[in-house]
Amino acid sequence: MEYPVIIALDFPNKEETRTFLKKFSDENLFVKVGMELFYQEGPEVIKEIKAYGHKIFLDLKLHDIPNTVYRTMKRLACLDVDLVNVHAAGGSEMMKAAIEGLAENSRGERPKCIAVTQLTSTSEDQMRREQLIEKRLIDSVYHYAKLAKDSGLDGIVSSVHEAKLIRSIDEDLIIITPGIRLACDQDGDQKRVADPRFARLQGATGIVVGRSITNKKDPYQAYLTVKKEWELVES
Ligand SMILES: O=c1ccn([C@@H]2O[C@H](COP(=O)(O)O)[C@@H](O)[C@H]2O)c(=O)[nH]1
Repeated sequence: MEYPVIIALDFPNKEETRTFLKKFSDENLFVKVGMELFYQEGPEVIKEIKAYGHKIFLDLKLHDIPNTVYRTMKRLACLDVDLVNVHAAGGSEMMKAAIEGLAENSRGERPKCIAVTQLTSTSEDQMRREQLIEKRLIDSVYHYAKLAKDSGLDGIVSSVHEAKLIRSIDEDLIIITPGIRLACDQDGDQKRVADPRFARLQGATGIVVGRSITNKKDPYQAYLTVKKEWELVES
């Protein structure tokens, strides 16, 4: 499966989502549905987006006891999305349970499952103060990435800045990197950011882009700009 530019549909409801997607009439997109939209609209919005022919990353970042994650993944498997995720901090038992739940209930090929390492909104200083991890942030990300891979997950969510090191764990790991900004954009709450071109150079499999597209006057044009930057680099 191709994981190119994944657009984060961070909208409050299906009406705004529909209006946004209409601007991309003939494009086959890879979109990300996060907590905001899913908690408002539920599985119906997934059905609707699938009917438009788009691929879906359902970004609910599960982090709970193994039994709850197993049971929840059984439900998510029925939605027939392409990609789901968990927090690696939930531990290896939880990650194995996630894969088990997905595998048991998927109709065809099970959705790929990737693990969030350290959120791209986390700085090294914050990680040390608030999580009491006395390591470099890149070591923490590497540790979580290795744990996820050893637990049978298909890939990792990290910032672009850790992608190259994660790639050294396994050539085939899916590495999805949010925290993407164009030169003209503000970082906002994101702490570890990079542009699409650098993401490609660092070996990311795909990039997640939200506000750099969704907040623009012409989102379609912004999408084409991001895509061009991403595709200009030979992988
Ligand atoms: O570490 C992470 C994991 C997930 N995200 C999600 O990606 C988008 C990014 O949005 P922008 O507007 O491009 O900043 C958003 O939906 C996050 O929930 C992340 O940013 N970092």
